Amino acid sequence: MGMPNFITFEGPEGAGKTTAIQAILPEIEKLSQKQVLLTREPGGNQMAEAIRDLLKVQTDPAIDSWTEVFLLAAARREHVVQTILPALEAGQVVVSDRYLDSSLAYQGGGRDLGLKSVQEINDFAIQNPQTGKPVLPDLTIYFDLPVEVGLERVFKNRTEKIDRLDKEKLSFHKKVRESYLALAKKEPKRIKLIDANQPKEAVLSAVNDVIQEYWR
Ligand SMILES: Nc1ncnc2c1ncn2[C@@H]1O[C@H](COP(=O)(O)OP(=O)(O)OP(=O)(O)O)[C@@H](O)[C@H]1O
Ligand SMILES: Cc1cn([C@H]2C[C@H](O)[C@@H](COP(=O)(O)O)O2)c(=O)[nH]c1=O
Repeated sequence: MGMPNFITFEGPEGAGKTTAIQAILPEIEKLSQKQVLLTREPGGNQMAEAIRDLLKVQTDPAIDSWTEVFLLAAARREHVVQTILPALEAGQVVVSDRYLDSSLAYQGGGRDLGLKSVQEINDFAIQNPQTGKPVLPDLTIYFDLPVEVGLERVFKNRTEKIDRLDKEKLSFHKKVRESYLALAKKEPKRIKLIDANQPKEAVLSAVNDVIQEYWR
């Protein structure tokens, strides 16, 4: 297995990605012996973070689903060009809390727009301007859990940060999870599924196992 330079973490709401990333980062630094850039989507630089704020605005009527896709893809383009590629080119490891799979699962699946169309729009966002090739993660760690469990964590623990997408219907979140599971099934080499419905220590140990395997 090759050493992953671009690692993404994915999952439904409240899956515990952010908690686990913080804990595992020193181990990635140790194993890779490289500088590790921690970033997130939507976000990762000034413009993309501004788009993240925009995406939280609750409008009436609600934002059109394609507008949501385009805004996320615009944020991703900025993220790829201004943040991810320069770090990879400087020999760093990039760890991102969400990336392209989030759009496939949330917009393609959750919003019923279809994976193919959402992928096609994102093809523009993730293209390396120098090589023309797509910038794709080497390794994706997918945190799987029943959406009710994740949402309960979100609503119980961080009421001040509940956003527009957290408040979507249960059926939306279920479609997001189903799409993630389908992606993991389709790409088992890249996407490593871990059971996120366990205590934090057990989740971290599962993430650690995946990471260790890559640097063995
Ligand atoms: N394994 C776990 N068991 C119980 N609670 C957890 C676990 N992991 C994280 N939490 C708690 O659940 C909440 C959500 O965790 P976290 O922010 O890490 O998830 P996330 O996947 O980044 O969520 P989101 O994508 O919705 O921002 C936090 O309050 C966190 O402390
Ligand atoms: C990248 C991306 C994100 N989303 C959604 C998923 C979450 O609800 C928020 C991000 O915030 P969090 O702190 O990671 O929970 O945005 C999306 O719908 N599509 C995307 O491509």
